[in-house]
Amino acid sequence: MADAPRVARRMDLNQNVTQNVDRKVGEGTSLSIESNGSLRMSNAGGSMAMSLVNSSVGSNNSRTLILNCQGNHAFDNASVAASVIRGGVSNWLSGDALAQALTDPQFPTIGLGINDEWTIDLEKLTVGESFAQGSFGKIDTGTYNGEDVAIKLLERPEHDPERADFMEKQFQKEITMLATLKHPNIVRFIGACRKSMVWCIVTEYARGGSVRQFLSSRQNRAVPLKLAVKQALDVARGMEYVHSQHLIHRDLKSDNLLIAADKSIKIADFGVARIEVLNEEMTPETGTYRWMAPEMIQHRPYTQKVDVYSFGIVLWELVTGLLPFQNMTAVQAAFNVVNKGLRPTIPSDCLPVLSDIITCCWDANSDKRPTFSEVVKMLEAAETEILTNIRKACFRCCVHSTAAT
Ligand SMILES: Nc1ncnc2c1ncn2[C@@H]1O[C@H](COP(=O)(O)OP(=O)(O)OP(=O)(O)O)[C@@H](O)[C@H]1O
Repeated sequence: MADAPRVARRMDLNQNVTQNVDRKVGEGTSLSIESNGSLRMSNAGGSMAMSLVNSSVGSNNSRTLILNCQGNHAFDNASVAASVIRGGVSNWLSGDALAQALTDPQFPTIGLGINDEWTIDLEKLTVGESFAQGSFGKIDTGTYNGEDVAIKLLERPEHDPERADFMEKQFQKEITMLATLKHPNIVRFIGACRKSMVWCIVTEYARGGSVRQFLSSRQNRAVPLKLAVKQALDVARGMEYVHSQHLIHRDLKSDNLLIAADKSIKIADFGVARIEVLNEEMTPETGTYRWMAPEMIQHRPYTQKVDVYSFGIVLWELVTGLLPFQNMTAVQAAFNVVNKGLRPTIPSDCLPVLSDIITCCWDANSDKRPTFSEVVKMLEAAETEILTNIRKACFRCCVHSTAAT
């Protein structure tokens, strides 16, 4: 892949420019604010470094930014235009052709390596309609052995070995994680399949869609408290289990929380999860800024506590029904989280026990954030308090109506 030309541009870091940069890179691209105040964005195919000449990001003055793009810039490369890129998908094959390539017996199945026992029997699989788009491919409904399933289809970018290699690693990682994790609040892995042109991951189908879709459909109305706490408890229990396996999810957000037919929450998208390595500086090649802990945005060493931070944002979403930092672009949100300690506003009528959990989960100091085991206990106490209040309110209501008759 030929290197894109070096580009140096000078621009004002006012709101419009930040929005342009944000739109250009998209939420799927990773960003880090370095300790010297510079901003680094990268995706699977390249990176872009920006230095803040005047790094007083908090000031109202218009600031000057030098944008310095270098490396194998995915957006400038013709072969990438025809393949799947993180943050947007442009398929080499049409959706139908991809599904056909998967099920056509003339294309042989290649083993899954260490996860070979998870290879699905393609004769038991039927592929239905596409219903969602992920960063690396599309998601179809289908059935496997008669059970409703979600099929994540990934196309191997034929003419881009570097990208194919990257995607292959992500694919292997996701199936290894999914095969390891067995918990009622983790999306159930059914199997996977690898062919030369197409890969697929089959999981149970969560028919309620994602929590983000659920919140959007409620048009920004808060989730009833009892349900919000029940959903939060499901997530916290699932994450307690993920952490007990020494894993970090790294992209916990409402889009990755699915609602099953029985209304329970299933944590999904382990494509960027990884094994916890204590005290290692981990690269922030993942995550979504609105939910991302400051240490991860800043490319500092991080631990499992980044998931606790993201959980704090998710709990806030459930309590308010809103998208975090909705009047800001993702990049603006990241700047403000890091440089101004900004967090979403907790409504004044929020139950104190819940606002306490939210605030300690998104503490800037990761050591002060609770573990998920502690979060589960706090939420159980909140659930008891809410149920007691509901019972008391019902009792008062009954007494009043009896007295009135
Ligand atoms: N098993 C499932 N059941 C129902 N919906 C699903 C399932 N898996 C994924 N989805 C839907 O597809 C969307 C994208 O899936 P997923 O997050 O796995 O893809 P991705 O490529 O990893 O995307 P991203 O990295 O942007 O989160 C989810 O937000 C959800 O709405």
